[in-house]
Order: sequence, then C-alpha cells, then structure tokens
Amino acid sequence: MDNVIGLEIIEVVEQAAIASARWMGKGEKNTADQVAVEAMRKRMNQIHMRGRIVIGEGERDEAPMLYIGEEVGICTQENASSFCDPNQLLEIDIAVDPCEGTNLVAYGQNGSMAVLAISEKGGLFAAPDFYMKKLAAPAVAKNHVDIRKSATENLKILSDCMSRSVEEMVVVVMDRPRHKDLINEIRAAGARVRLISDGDVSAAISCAFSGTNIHALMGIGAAPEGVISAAAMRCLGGHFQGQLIYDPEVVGTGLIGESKESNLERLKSMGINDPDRVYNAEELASGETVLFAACGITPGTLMEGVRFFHGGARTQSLVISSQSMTARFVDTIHMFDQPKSLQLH
Ligand SMILES: O=C(COP(=O)(O)O)[C@@H](O)[C@H](O)[C@H](O)[C@H](O)COP(=O)(O)O
Ligand SMILES: [Mn+2]
Ligand SMILES: [Mn+2]
Repeated sequence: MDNVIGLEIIEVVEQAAIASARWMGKGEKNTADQVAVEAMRKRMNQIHMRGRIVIGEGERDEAPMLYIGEEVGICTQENASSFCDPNQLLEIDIAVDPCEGTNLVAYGQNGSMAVLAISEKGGLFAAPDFYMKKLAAPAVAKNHVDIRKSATENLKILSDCMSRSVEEMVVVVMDRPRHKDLINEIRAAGARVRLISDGDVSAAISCAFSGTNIHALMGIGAAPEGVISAAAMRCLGGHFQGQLIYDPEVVGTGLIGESKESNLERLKSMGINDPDRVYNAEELASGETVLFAACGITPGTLMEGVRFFHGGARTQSLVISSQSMTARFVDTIHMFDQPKSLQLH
C-alpha cells in the first residue's frame, strides 16, 4: 500500500492543514472545518486509488463531502471513464478527520491537526458517531493496563511498567463535566492531570512517544477519533482500548441519539451485537496494512503547526506505516508563488 498511496497522503493532510490554518484564530470553527474538508477531498480525488470513506464528516448532519460511504480517488473525476479503470485500482477504506480540533483552530490554541487513516477494504472499524471510553498508554504497558480496571489500578500498573512513580505520571483527560470523578481519582492516586479542551487524537498518539510527557489518555471522547487513534497506535505498538458509550446519560451532552434503547437498536442494526465490547487497537484497525497521516494545523506535542511566510508555508506531518514499520516526520516547504526567500528556521 505504501507504494501505491506513497507520499500522496502526506499532501492530502498538508493541503487540509494549510487551508484550515488560514482560519486560525478567526473564531469561525465551521469555516476552519469546511475548508479543510474541501482541500482534503480535492487532493484525495487525484490519487490513483479506489477509496471509500468509512469514517468521515457528520454522519448525523448529512455532510455534503467526505461523508461515510463516499467514493474517493481518481475515478471520481469528471470524464473518469476515459482514463480510469476502477478494477485496476487498489480498494481501500479511509477514516478522515480533516480538522481534528476545530475549536482549537478557531481560537488559536494548540493541538489541532488534519488526520486520516487508511487500510485495505474492511480494515478499519466503521464506528458510529457515538462516544467512546478510551485508554491509551505507551507500548511498554500494552496489555498490562486495562480499560476495565480503575484509573488507580491502571496508574499502579503503568508505574510498574514504566519504572517511574505515579507522581511522575501525566494523564491527559478531556475537560468535561463527565470526567469529574475520573479527574479526582487520578489526582488522588498521585498522578498529574493535563486537561485538554479538544483534540484527543493527538493526546492518544503522544502516549506512544517518550519525551512528550504524556503517559496516558483516559476518559470519554468521540468514537470516530478513537478508531483514527487506534490506527496510529496499532502501527506504533502502543496500548489503545476503546469501548463504545451508547447511554446519553453517561456523557450528558445529549449528542448521541434520543435514548439508550434507540442507540442499542442502532448498534444492532450495524451488526454490533455486544455493545459493551472492549476493542483493542488491532481490532479497531484490523487491516493487514494500516497507514496513518497527520499534519499539524496549530502547534502540538507531536508536530509544528502551519507557518506561513511570504509566498509560501511550512508544514510538519507524521506518517506512520505498518508496512514499512516507520514513523516518519515530514517537514515541507510549500511554494504558492515565487517566495521572496525559503525560510529554513
Ligand atoms: O476534540 C475533538 C473534537 O473534534 P472535531 O469535532 O473534529 O474538532 C475530539 O478530539 C474529541 O474526541 C471529541 O470529538 C470530543 O470529546 C467530543 O466530546 P464533546 O465535546 O464533549 O461532545
Ligand atoms: Mn475530531
Ligand atoms: Mn473534525
């Protein structure tokens, strides 16, 4: 897959990040999101692949682009039949979040990125637009920590696996009322909590890299982001578990269906018969080959944000491949017209 999709997916996330970064700090989250979607789709539709969006924009608000089920790739171009034979192309499934952290972009805060994950057909869990309880941790704790255990127990296990005290541990949690008890428990156990307003994909993946000073992600975020995080963690060998949350009362946002009962029905209709199942990274991103790509929109723990200069911009991306077993940081200078100079630092 690396050979077919190659460096092109880097350009897909770069283009989305650049488009969105133009709206950084402008207080318009919908525009920051929309331009990222358009740019991502435009570049994606130049790739010689037969792609299908399995995780995309607004399942519920019937988004017009990059919606679940949308076909993407070169064959979607006008007059494609004259130059494109779909049967010659690799069939792949794609999970996208063109602007992960729309609020972060709109308010000029750290941690937003354009992100996607790719696998062969059927290789990514088509998560519903539900919430997901998540646990991410470094590779050394993989299969030792467990989402079914309490935060206190997991911190103890993490401490043993990482040979550092619980006090030396930093846990990222989304700053939401639903996490009040979790935050208290983590603090009582002795660990330190880093509260984030948005952007739990970045937090989850950061656990796999030492030096980020992020040792775990705990709590409830969105399920689609859970699958994207799992794709990266699967390639990196980090620990990731997710459990769907279908009871609106647990999250208290009223954003996931009318009732627990109707959500359970919906899961059943999707073929999910065990709604309480705990999925690990290899189950959420089960494909033989998994590719992950992200480009920083605003600066983050893993990547720089987009930096504009006269006539161009500089981006930093992260591309992770299960095939080549690489985590590649890509630093790119984009020339929009004739820049006065190419800025190195
Ligand atoms: O921050 C997030 C928002 O993503 P986006 O809409 O693409 O900008 C994600 O990282 C979170 O996973 C998630 O969407 C969030 O936790 C949803 O929870 P809530 O804000 O409480 O509804
Ligand atoms: Mn998101
Ligand atoms: Mn988004």
